[in-house]
Amino acid sequence: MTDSVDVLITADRVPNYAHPGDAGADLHASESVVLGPGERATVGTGVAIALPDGYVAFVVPRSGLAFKHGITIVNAPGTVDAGYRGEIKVALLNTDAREAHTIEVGDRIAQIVVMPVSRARFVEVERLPGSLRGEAGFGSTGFGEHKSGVNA
Ligand SMILES: O=c1ccn([C@H]2C[C@H](O)[C@@H](COP(=O)(O)OP(=O)(O)OP(=O)(O)O)O2)c(=O)[nH]1
Ligand SMILES: [Mg+2]
Repeated sequence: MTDSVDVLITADRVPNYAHPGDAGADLHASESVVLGPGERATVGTGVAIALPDGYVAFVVPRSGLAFKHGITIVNAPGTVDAGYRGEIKVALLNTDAREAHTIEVGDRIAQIVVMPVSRARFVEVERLPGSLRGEAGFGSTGFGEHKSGVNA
């Protein structure tokens, strides 16, 4: 990864990038919780950050927990605003219909991705400029193999 940015942090455990080039740094649970089938719970991480202006941190699921145990994040991706100084929390959801899942203190429950972000100036106009897609959306290109388009 070529770029880096300083993010001030207070933490029980500082999030860790597992490999060079990883986009996500793992967040650890600061409390234990049992997630029954279909249950959700808000879990602390013991982490608070001060992002520089012009940055956002997204709280996103870990693929391993999702693939192996059906654990995801209700509001994925969670948005941490640059001005937020509270503890980052993770709204975990056990999507499995049969198996409970136990989160222990220290378990890696999610990851944060820090990104630059633009603030939009919303410029009101009478009519939007035309585009090739126009108003087509919501599956307008179909669901099978897609053969038309600029890369066809
Ligand atoms: O997964 C998340 C998502 C958000 N937050 C914190 C940081 C964020 O800055 C704040 C507010 O989040 P958001 O704006 O998504 O929630 P809201 O429901 O709009 O709350 P608010 O009215 O406080 O903006 O909550 C977390 O700790 N974890
Ligand atoms: Mg908000």
